[in-house]
Amino acid sequence: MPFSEPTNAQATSREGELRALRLLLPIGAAVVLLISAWEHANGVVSWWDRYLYPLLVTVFAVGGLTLWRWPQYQGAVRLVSVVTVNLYLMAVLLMVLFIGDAPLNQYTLLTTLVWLPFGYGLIFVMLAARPAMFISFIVALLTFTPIFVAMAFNLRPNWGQEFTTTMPVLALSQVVYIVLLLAISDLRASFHRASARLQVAQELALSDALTGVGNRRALQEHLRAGLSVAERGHVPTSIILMDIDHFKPINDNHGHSGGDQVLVQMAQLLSDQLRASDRLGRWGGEEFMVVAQATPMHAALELAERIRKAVAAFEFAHGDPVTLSLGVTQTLPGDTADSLVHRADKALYRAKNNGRNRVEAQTVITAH
Ligand SMILES: Nc1nc2c(ncn2[C@@H]2O[C@H](COP(=O)(O)OP(=O)(O)OP(=O)(O)O)[C@@H](O)[C@H]2O)c(=O)[nH]1
Repeated sequence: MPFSEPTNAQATSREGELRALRLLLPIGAAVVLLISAWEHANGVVSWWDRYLYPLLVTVFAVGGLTLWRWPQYQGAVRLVSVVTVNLYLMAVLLMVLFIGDAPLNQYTLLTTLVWLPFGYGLIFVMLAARPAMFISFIVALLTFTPIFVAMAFNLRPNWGQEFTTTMPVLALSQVVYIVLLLAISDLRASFHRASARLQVAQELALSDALTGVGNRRALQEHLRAGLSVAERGHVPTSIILMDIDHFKPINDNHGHSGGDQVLVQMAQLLSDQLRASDRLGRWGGEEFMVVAQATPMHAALELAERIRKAVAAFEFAHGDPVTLSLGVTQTLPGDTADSLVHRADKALYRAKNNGRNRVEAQTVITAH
C-alpha cells in the first residue's frame, strides 16, 4: 500500500466531537441526577421537575448509549439533546413566570437561569458557530423577555428588590457567554483548518510527487522504525529493493512521459500486492522498496516472487512487457539502515547480473 492512507482532517475533527459527546451526555445525566437528589433532600424540588428530571436523565443516558453503540445516529442524538435541554429550560421559565399555582419562588427561577449557559454550550457543540450563536440569542431573548415583562408590569410583586436588580446583569452576562462561545468555536475551527493544512504538508513532504507512494525520506523513516521493531520484538524486518529492467529503452522508445506512466502503473501494481503493514516507497529513479515489518526472510522471498510474477504478467499501457529485478534481505543484529540497504543492493545487483526478472537474497554481511 502507499506509505499513508489519504487523511481527512474534517473526519478527525468529527471523531473528536463524537468522543466529547460520548463523555458529555453521561456526565449531563449524572449532574441532573445529583441536582435532583439534592433538591429532593432539601424539599425544594418543583412539581414539574419531579417529571422533567427523569426525562432529562433518560434523554442524556439513552443519547450517550446510542453514541457508544450506534455512532451513525450521532446527528439525531445531537438534535434531540439540544432541543430537549433548551425546550426544558424555556418551558420551566415560562412555568415559573406564568403558571398561577407554580411555586414562583426566586430560587427556582435563579437555579434555572444559572443553567442557561449549559444550554448554549450544547448548542455550540452540536451546531456550526453562526447558527449556534443565532439560536442561542433567540433562546436568551425568549427567556429574558417574559422576565422583564413581568418586572415592568409588576406581575410578580413577591420578587424582591435585590432579585430584580440582578436580572439586567444576568441578562447582560448571557451576551458575554454567547460571544465567548462564538470566539471559542471560531478558535476551534481555525485550529482544525491549521491541523488539516499541516497534515497535507506532512503528506506532501513524505510522498513521491509522480507516483503518490512514499518517497526516499518516508522509506528512511520506515527503515528506522523497522530496525527498532526488529530489535525490540526479536522478529526480523525484511526489505525488498526493486529495479525495473531495461527502463532506459522504455524512455527511449516511448518518451519520458511513457516512462513516467510505467512508473505510476508500477507503483499501483506493487501497492496491490502488499499487506496493510507493508510500506512501499520509491527509492529513486526506477527503483522501489518495500519495508515489511515483522517479516522473516522466507516470507519476504515469497512476497518478492509474487511481485515479480505479477509485474511480468501485467499489461502496461505502453504495450511492451516490463520486468523487475528484486533484492531481498532481513535485519541482522547490529544493523543500521545503511547496512540493511547495502545488503539489499548487493542482492539486487546479483539479480541483474544473473539475467534480470529474478529474485535474489542476501543474508551475509559483506564489506561496503
Ligand atoms: N521517465 C522517467 N525516467 C526516469 C526517471 N528516473 C530515472 N529515469 C530513467 O531511468 C533510466 C534508468 O536507466 P539505467 O540506470 O541505465 O537502467 P536500465 O535501463 O533500467 O537497465 P537495468 O537497470 O540495468 O536493467 C534512465 O534512462 C533514467 O533517465 C523518472 O522519474 N521518469
